[in-house]
Amino acid sequence: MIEDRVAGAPISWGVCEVPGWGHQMEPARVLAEMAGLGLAATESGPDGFLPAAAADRTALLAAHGLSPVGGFVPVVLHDPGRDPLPEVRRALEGFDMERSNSVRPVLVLAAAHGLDGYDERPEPDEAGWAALLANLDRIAGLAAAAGVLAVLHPHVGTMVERSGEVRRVLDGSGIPLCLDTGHLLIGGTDPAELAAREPGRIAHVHLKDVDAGLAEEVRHGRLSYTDAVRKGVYRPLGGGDVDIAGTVRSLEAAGYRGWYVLEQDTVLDREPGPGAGPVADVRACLDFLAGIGA
Ligand SMILES: O=C1C[C@@H](O)[C@H](O)[C@@H](O)C1=O
Repeated sequence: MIEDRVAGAPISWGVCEVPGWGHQMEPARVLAEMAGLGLAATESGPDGFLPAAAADRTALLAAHGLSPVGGFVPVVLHDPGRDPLPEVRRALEGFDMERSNSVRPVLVLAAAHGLDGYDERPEPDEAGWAALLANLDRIAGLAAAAGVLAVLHPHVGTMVERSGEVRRVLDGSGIPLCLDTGHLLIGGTDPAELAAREPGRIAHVHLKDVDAGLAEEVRHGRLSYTDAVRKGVYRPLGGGDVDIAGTVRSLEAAGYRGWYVLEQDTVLDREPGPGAGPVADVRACLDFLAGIGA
């Protein structure tokens, strides 16, 4: 059963690292709504959403009955003249080390391009790829020594987005992946097929459903990523075109015992009314998961 491995993420409440993304809800309401939904844990969200010090962060989460999962850390990895390790070390300081003997926190890395947002990115060259792949292995080692599990999150508008790029990471580094069902589909990878083919390389999961038509518009450059999110490219689980049930079932059958983070990126224009807004979508996701019997 996966119930005690289902976590939340602030992005499902519209809380995002991209400047100007939309209305940002306060932690008190987001965490209270997560707790009310019965979620076991949460990712930390962007810098500044939760307290920076690990002890304060854990105490705030514990006050809502939530465990820390770790969090999303976008870092420039493809620049041969830039060492990402100091930045990663700083990010690791915010992770909760006290729990590292029982539940390893997850460093969810994204291969940032260095500018804000996910609507455009440069094309990585060969020197950039060599740096990126080497840095992934260096960071995985650094994190492991600190009791943290590092995973690479293929993500729209980062240096690892398209299916050939995901393949290159799998072939050229040892780092496991965060299987994000939404970003992979937009980038041209079928997440259910990847889960079935490479279960040993999946160490963390972000679940979101996707409108395949809007995803195709983004993939072909006819719609920006931000506009697609505003138009609802991400759907509550069961409301889109991703084989979520098949993905979860095949991961479980292959022995996956990590987190399933409900992560349906959303943009809010204003504070939702009581009981309305993101909490309703996350509840629909939980109902869907309960219904698949995994
Ligand atoms: O893992 C993630 C973290 C978010 O804040 C990010 O923007 C989102 O797209 C995502 O998948």
